[in-house]
Amino acid sequence: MADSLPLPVGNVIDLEKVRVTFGGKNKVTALSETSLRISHGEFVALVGPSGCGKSTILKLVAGTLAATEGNVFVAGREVDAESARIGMAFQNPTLLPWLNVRDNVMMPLKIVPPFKKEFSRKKRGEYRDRVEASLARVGLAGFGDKFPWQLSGGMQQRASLCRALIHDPTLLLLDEPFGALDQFTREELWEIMQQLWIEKRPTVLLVTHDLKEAAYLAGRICVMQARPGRIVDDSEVPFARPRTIEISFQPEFVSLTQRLRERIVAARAVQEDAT
Ligand SMILES: Nc1ncnc2c1ncn2[C@@H]1O[C@H](COP(=O)(O)OP(=O)(O)OP(=O)(O)O)[C@@H](O)[C@H]1O
Repeated sequence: MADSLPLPVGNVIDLEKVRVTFGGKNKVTALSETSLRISHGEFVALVGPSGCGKSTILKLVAGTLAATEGNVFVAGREVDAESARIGMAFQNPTLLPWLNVRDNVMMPLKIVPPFKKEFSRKKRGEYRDRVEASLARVGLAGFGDKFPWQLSGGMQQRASLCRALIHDPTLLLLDEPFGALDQFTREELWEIMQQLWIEKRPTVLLVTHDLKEAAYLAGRICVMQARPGRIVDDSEVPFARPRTIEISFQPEFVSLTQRLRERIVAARAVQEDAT
């Protein structure tokens, strides 16, 4: 099912020998000689010890940080704010407290082309229906009039996912969006995320510390190492979709997460030796 949607050929993300350094005298090399290609419709997870450069990669792709050396292409163009339609979700739901849930979710339709030019005309009709359908899709039917502070953390995160996807982004950047949730809410949202990905097939780049999450959601997992930050392992996740929580108890799944864990433990050891 997931493979049946026709997808454009080519890469959505193409990092070519990228280097990022911060600071003056006490320079930190956040990323060194990093190359990463992600094609249309892929779901890639970045994992690795703290400080290895995962968020730096997300910022490069989002266009909020410039590479010190190397090239960053998004959707075939050198990265800039207009180069691709991007959706983002973070560990903190970042909903605007003065707007109700409906208006929060509708925000990208107000500011992102081509939706924004018809916003005034469609905000009470087509766009509103689109938001209501999206809220219903994540179990928030009837919550559009509530304000963020009237929702639980898990409900706010569901609304954030709706906001990240409402404008059908080509590229979805997720920075630990399920990290602050309890295990059961997290697993429920993995299931929703997987279904949304199967239905719409955005290209997804997910940063996570949770190896089970990476192996459940991603088709490819890149392990990073710090000092300097780089990708040291890039492997396919072989499990068929749709995946269920039950597969996470199967020996192949457990051995994959164990192998990733060992890779990260080794990466941390190298990191500690370098300090
Ligand atoms: N603005 C900045 N100025 C100086 N150093 C920075 C800056 N941003 C990041 N760094 C450094 O770059 C390195 C990579 O940081 P980054 O946030 O990408 O790591 P990360 O893998 O996302 O970490 P975590 O898992 O803890 O979120 C770290 O050593 C960090 O201290």
